[in-house]
Amino acid sequence: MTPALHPAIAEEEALLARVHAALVSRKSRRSNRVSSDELRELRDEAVEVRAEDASGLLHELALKQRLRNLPDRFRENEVSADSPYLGHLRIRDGNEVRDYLLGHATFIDDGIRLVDWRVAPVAQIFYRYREGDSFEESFPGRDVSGVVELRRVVVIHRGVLVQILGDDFALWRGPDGSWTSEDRAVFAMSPGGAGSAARPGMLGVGIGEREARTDVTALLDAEQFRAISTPPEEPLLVLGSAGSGKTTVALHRLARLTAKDPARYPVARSRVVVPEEGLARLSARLLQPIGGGPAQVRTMDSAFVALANHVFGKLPPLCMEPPALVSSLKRHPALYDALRKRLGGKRDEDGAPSLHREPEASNRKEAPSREARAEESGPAPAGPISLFALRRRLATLFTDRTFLGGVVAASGGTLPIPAIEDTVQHTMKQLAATLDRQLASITDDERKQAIDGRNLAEGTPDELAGSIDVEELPLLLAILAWRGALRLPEVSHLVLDEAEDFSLFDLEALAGLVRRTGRVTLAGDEAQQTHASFAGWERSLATLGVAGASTCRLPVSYRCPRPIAEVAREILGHLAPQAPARASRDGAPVGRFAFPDEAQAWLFLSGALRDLVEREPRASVAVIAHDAATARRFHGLVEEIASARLVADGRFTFEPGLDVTDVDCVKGLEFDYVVVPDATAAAWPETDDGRRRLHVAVTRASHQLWLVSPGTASARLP
Ligand SMILES: Nc1ncnc2c1ncn2[C@@H]1O[C@H](COP(=O)(O)OP(=O)(O)OP(=O)(O)O)[C@@H](O)[C@H]1O
Repeated sequence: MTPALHPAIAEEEALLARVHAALVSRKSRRSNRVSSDELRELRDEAVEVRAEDASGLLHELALKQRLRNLPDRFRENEVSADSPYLGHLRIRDGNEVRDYLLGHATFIDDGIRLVDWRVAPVAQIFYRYREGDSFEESFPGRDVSGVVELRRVVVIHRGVLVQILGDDFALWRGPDGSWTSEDRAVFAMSPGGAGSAARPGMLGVGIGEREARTDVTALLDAEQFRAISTPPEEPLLVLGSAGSGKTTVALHRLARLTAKDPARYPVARSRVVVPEEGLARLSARLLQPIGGGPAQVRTMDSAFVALANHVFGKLPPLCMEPPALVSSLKRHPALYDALRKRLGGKRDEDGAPSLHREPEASNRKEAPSREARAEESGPAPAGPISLFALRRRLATLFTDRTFLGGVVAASGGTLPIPAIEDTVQHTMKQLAATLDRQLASITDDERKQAIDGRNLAEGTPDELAGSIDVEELPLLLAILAWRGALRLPEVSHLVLDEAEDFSLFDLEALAGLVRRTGRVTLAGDEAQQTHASFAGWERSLATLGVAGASTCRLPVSYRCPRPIAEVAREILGHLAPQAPARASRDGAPVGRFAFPDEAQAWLFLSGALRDLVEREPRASVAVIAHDAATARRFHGLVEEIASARLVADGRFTFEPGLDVTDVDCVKGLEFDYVVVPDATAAAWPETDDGRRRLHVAVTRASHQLWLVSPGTASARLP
C-alpha cells in the first residue's frame, strides 16, 4: 500500500459517511411526513393558543407543510445506501471548488450533490476529461469552464467503500479491511484481472474471490460516452470487436434518452430485440440498474410471433426448429431478392391468384381503414392480405426446385445445393393434411392417442403438418411491407443487438416499428455473424429505413485480456478486421491441452473444473461446446457438482457456478472462465462459419480461456 494514497482513502470514506448521514436524515424527515389531519389540528391549535406560544407552533406548522410537499422526484429515484454512487468528480472554477457524485439517481441535500449520470449535464465532464484537464462545456442556458481537480470511480458494496480507481491508481479493501494499492493499468476493467500470474496449466486466476464489481456506468470511455450522447432522433450503428462495449453503449443510450425526455421517449414503449434468450435475459438485467427496467426486451422469435399475431391474428402451429439448411435459406439475402422480385410489387406479376381478399373476410385483428392506408403508404391494395393466401404462395415457391435453385445459385456459394431438397421435403410435410384430418373418421378419441398418452403425431413427421416455420413470420411481414400493407404500432426507441444476425426480412419487418422516426440503435460485429443471413451494413441499414445512420467503431476491447484477444484474432484469420481493437489489459495465458481421445480429455477437464468451483465458488465458468448434444454429454460428467447447470435454451441464471452450454446460446454473454471442451477440427471446421463460431466461443471469457482438444486439434488454433 503506497502511503501517499492514504489521504485518498480517508477523503472517500469521509465523503461516504456524509452521504450516509444525509440519507438517514432525509429518511427520518420523510418518515416524519404529516397527514392532512395532523396539519389541520396544528392550524386549529395555532388560532387558539396564546400569542407567545404561537410562533413555535407556526414554525412547526411551516416545517411540516414543507416536508409534506417534498417533490416527488425524491420519492421516485431512491438512492440506495448500499451503493449510493459510482463516481466522484471535483472541479475548480476560478476560486470555487465543487464536488459532484455520480449515481443512478439524484440527491441534493446537506451540501451533497449526487447527480444522475443520465440527465445531469455535469456527467459530460466526468466522461470526457481526466484529472488535470481544463474543460469548456456548453450546458443548457450557460457555458462552464474550469479544471478537473479530481476524478475517481468508486465501488461501494453493501454500504462499504471497497474500491477507489483514480486516473492512475487503484485501491481496494481486502476482506480484513486493509487496503492494497495497484497501478491502474493492471486494474483496467474488473477485479479479476489481478492475480493474472497464473500458470497456464492451472485453471483459476482468483476472480471469484472478490464479490463487488465496478459499475460499468462509471467506466465508460470518452468514445463510448460520445456514442451514448448521439441526439435521440439520429439512428446510430455501434460497431466494434467482441467485448468492446457495444451492448453497454446501446443500452446506456436507451436509458439516457428515455430518462432525459420521458414524454417523447417513454421507456415502457421502447424495445430491445436480440437473437437469443441468453442475451435477452442479460440485457434485461443490465437495463435494470440504469433505469431501463421497463423497456420491452424480446428475442427475435418472440418479437416476430407477437408482431405476426398483431397483424394476422391467430397463427397456425409454429415449427420452432426447422432443419438447419431450410432455416439458412429462409434467412438468406438471395431469397430476399428473389422473393421481392416475385411478390414485392403491389400487384401479382406472374398471374398467380391474388394475395388479397376483401376486408370483411380478413382474419386480421385490426384492419386499418383504406383511407388510413392510402394516407400512410400510397395506393391501398385490394384488401388486407390473407395469411392463408400468402402462405400458399410461399409454399408453392418453396416446393419449386427451379426457383430454389436460382436462390442457391445467387447465394455465391453460401447456401449448399442440398438446401433445395431439404426445403422441398420440409415444405411438403408442412403441406400434408394433419393427422387429425386424416383420422377424422375415427370418433373414439382414445384410439387417436399413443399408449403413453401423447398425441399420435408427436415426434413423427406428421407433427409438421399444417405448421409454418418461425423463420417465415418475418418473411410474411416483409411481403406486407413491400406491398405497403404493414401497420405496426410505433416504438419510442428500438435497439437491435447482435445486429449482424438480423436477416433482411427481419429488418424489413422491424422497420415498421420506426417507420416515421428512424429512432434506432444497432450494435453489431460482422466477425461474429453466425448465420449466412448478413447482407452487409449498408444494405441492412437501408432495409431498416435508416440508410444515413451515424456509425461509431469502438476501439478498445474490454472483455478479453490480451492473450485471449490474440488467440481470437488468429482464429478469425482472414476474417479479422484490419485494425485490431486494443486489448485493455494483460491476463493469464490461454491453456491448450491435447488428448488422444474424449474420455481422457474430459476426465482431466472435469477434475480441473471441480477444483475450480471449489476454490472460487463466486466465479462464473462456462463450458462451451460446438453443439447442444456435446454439451449434454459433457454435462453428464459434471452433473454432481452442485452449481453445474446444463443450459440448452439460453435460460442462464447468471449466478456463480458452472454453465455447460453450446455456442448458439452464448452470443453477447460473458463468463469469468471459458473452457472449450471439443476444440477439434471436426467440431469447428476450417470454414468461415467454423472460424466465426469458435471466435464467438473464445471471446466470451473475461479472465481465462482453456481449449481442450480430444483428437485432432482444430487447425485454426495457434
Ligand atoms: N469503458 C469500459 N471500461 C471497462 N469495462 C467496460 C467498458 N465498456 C464495457 N466494458 C465491459 O466490457 C464487457 C463487454 O461489454 P459488452 O458486452 O457491452 O461488449 P460487446 O461489444 O457488446 O460484446 P459482444 O461483441 O461479445 O457482444 C462488459 O463486461 C462490460 O461491462
